[in-house]
Amino acid sequence: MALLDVAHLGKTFGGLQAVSDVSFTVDSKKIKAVIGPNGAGKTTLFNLITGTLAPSAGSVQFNGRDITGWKPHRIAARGVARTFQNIKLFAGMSVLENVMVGRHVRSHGGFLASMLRLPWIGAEERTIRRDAMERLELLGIDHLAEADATSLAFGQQRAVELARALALEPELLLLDEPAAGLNIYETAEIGRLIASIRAELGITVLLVEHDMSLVMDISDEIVVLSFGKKIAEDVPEAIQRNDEVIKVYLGE
Ligand SMILES: Nc1ncnc2c1ncn2[C@@H]1O[C@H](COP(=O)(O)OP(=O)(O)OP(=O)(O)O)[C@@H](O)[C@H]1O
Repeated sequence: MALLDVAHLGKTFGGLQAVSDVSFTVDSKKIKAVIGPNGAGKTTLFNLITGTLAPSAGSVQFNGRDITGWKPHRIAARGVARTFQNIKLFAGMSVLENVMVGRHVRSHGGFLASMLRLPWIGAEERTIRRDAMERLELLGIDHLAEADATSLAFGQQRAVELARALALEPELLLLDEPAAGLNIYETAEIGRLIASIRAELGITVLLVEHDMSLVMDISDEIVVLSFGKKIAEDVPEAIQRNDEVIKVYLGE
């Protein structure tokens, strides 16, 4: 059974069909990419899957459960984490604190209780801190734990964002343009991190990305959108040879 099953998903904004009858599945422990020219509907698709937008048509199933129209926090609590095109770290907080916040969506005590330092959440807080450090170690940024998160280099901030998403202990991780704004070295590094997230933690990844070398490198399968519609879905080698895909990109 697929971990994520998107069926006939659609979203209209006024008269514009941003996503139109899009169906695909993502199997457990796979890395799948969604590509397409600007305005193809990739971010809208992500927002539909994570509950940021309500679909106009179709359904989203996660782990065999229909999550269509659920609120974002409820979908997140089920095990779907995401990162954003524009990095959204908390200023004035350390790297470690930023990652710990990610975990509080699932924790018993909640973020507010922990900020108020209620005594009964002490043990839970220690566990969250230890787990957050483990995420930082996996991503090779544990030495930056105490640094102010927003003072870091762009590539390091992306890694912090990844660590924060992992703190949710997701089964599915959605990455919206993880290489945006990164140089080629940082892009190669983020590719290695994504591959190790799948290999070491067994997390399924769905990513939207414009950097074709990264996409071709790390994806098991690729879905291609154009004007809101799915025009192809295949393994990277086949997508590179697909006439319709080539036409869409040459026309850009
Ligand atoms: N909230 C909104 N209201 C109206 N139109 C929207 C809204 N969000 C997106 N659109 C439109 O829907 C279409 C798809 O946009 P979307 O951002 O999903 O594309 P994309 O593939 O993610 O593009 P990019 O690669 O540039 O990020 C575009 O024509 C866009 O202008």
